[in-house]
Amino acid sequence: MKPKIFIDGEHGTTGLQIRTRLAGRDDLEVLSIPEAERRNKDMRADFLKETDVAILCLPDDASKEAVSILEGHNSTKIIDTSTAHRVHPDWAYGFAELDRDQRQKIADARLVANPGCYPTGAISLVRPLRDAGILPGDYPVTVNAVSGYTGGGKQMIAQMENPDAPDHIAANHFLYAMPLKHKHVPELQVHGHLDRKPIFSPSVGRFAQGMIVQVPLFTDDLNGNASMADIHAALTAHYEGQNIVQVVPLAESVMLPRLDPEELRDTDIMKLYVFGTEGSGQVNLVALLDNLGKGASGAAVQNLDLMLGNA
Ligand SMILES: NC(=O)C1=CN([C@@H]2O[C@H](COP(=O)(O)OP(=O)(O)OC[C@H]3O[C@@H](n4cnc5c(N)ncnc54)[C@H](OP(=O)(O)O)[C@@H]3O)[C@@H](O)[C@H]2O)C=CC1
Ligand SMILES: CC(=O)N[C@@H](CCC(=O)OP(=O)(O)O)C(=O)O
Repeated sequence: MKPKIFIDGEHGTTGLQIRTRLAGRDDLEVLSIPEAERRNKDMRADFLKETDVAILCLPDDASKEAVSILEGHNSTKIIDTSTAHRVHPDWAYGFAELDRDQRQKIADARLVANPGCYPTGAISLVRPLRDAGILPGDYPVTVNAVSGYTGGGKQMIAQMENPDAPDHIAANHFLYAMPLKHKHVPELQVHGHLDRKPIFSPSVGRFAQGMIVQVPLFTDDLNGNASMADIHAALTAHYEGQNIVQVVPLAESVMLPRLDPEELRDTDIMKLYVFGTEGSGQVNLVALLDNLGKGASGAAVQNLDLMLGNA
């Protein structure tokens, strides 16, 4: 029998993209709730209990509600794309490339928390350097980022695209989360293995999908005064043997006049760059991804395949 998949929130931004990715799959049976019934709790409960894997593409509160509906119903595995369970000890963190063991942890888990889009980029840069002993635990990490506006879901898409919306946003690029209390900070700190709370400053640009996440570092403050080449080598070693996270060769990144956040639009890969000038004492680590690809829906499908034993 084919495993049954139910995407709770399938008519939203992340859910739709997961549905598209699963559309051509004949090894799965995708259960679908009519759009008009998407908030019908009884109908959702029936689907949630009937399915083998539920992928929650809902706001945090609705995700928690779905999890409570499934309490004691252990035959349904859950992938939650919301922020609700990303630092919860009972949930496996759904970033398969986090370390050597994470892929297996996801494969064995019933409860998997899909990472946030920004943390996917930032953690992919800092965690290998923590594990390699290059980045001290108490380093004051800062993360600066720009996202495509689909990152804000249906509401932000309407604000950016519809000039008649009462809360229309006319800006081409804007900063937000200025109080430095963004919901991704705990996840960044816990899974980045950082002793200090990182400073996280996100922004949004007038493009639908794509993301640049930057982590600048002073190399004099790293263990052993690690060079650009050392940092690049540590990242390359960490991501060896898989093809979703790609570390761009130094010789290639040094030639780039600019970086386009939309470059990986509609793909599920992520590219990592080490920018700077060897010997200058500074590097800028950069992750490039599609916020809806490796940043959300692509990662959810990757986790689904691991949980079904397909990968
Ligand atoms: N967009 C992105 O790039 C990323 C999103 N995520 C996470 O994914 C989750 C979904 O986000 P996104 O797809 O962007 O959001 P959207 O607002 O685009 O979609 C959310 C969907 O959930 C539905 N919904 C809301 N409340 C309920 C409820 N109580 N019961 C049932 N359905 C409900 C909405 O219905 P309605 O149309 O009626 O509002 C909508 O269809 C969020 O937790 C977000 O943080 C994670 C990484 C990246
Ligand atoms: C542009 C934008 O608004 N981005 C969202 C983050 C993306 C998202 O909602 O997802 P997760 O928290 O589940 O990763 C935000 O900053 O809240």
